[in-house]
Amino acid sequence: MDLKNYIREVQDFPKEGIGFKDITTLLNNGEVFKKTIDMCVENVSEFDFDVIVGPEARGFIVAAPMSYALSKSFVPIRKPGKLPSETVSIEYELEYGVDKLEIHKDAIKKGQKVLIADDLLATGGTVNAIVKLIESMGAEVVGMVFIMELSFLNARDLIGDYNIKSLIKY
Ligand SMILES: O=P(O)(O)OC[C@H]1O[C@H](OP(=O)(O)OP(=O)(O)O)[C@H](O)[C@@H]1O
Ligand SMILES: Nc1ncnc2[nH]cnc12
Repeated sequence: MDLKNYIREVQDFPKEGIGFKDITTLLNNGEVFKKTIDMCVENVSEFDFDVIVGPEARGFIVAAPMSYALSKSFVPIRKPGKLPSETVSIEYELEYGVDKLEIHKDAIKKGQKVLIADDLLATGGTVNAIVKLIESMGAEVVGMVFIMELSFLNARDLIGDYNIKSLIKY
C-alpha cells in the first residue's frame, strides 16, 4: 500500500509557496488509516518506552490510537491556554510561523522513557521543542515516529542524534 496515494497536496496553503500535505484524505479511508497506525506501531517495536506524547491537533490523531494499540500512556501537548493544571511551555518556529506548546508539569515523571508521535516532520521545529520540553522534565526521548517527512527541509540536522522513523518521505 503506497500511502502517498492517499495524501492530498494543496498548493499555497496556508501561505503562498507551501505545498500542504493533507492527511484528511487518508483518514477518510478507514482501512488505510488503520494500516497507517499499524505501520507506526511496527516501526517503533524496537523502542522501549512508557509514554507516547503527541502535539495538538494532528499529532493526537497518530499518538492516541498508537497508545490505545500498545496500552501505553498518552500525554497531550497543547497550544497555549488549553491545559487546566500547571504547565511547562516552549516557543518554537513553524514552516509558516511561530507558535507555543504546553504540557502538564506532572504528566511525565523524571526518568520515564518517551516516544513522540506526529503526522508530519517538516522543519523539525515542533518536535525539537517537544524534545526540549520532555528533557527539561528529566525524562528521556527514546524515539519519534511520523507518517511522513519532508526530507528537503532537513529536520534531521536540527533535531540531532535521535531515533527518527517516518513511513514515507518527500
Ligand atoms: O516540523 P515542523 O515544521 O514543526 O512542522 C510539523 C508540525 O506542523 C503541523 O502542525 P501544526 O502546527 O500546523 O498544527 P495542527 O496539527 O494543529 O494543524 C504538523 O502536524 C506537525 O506538528
Ligand atoms: N507542508 C506541510 N504540510 C502539512 N502540514 C505541515 N506542517 C508544517 N508544514 C506542513
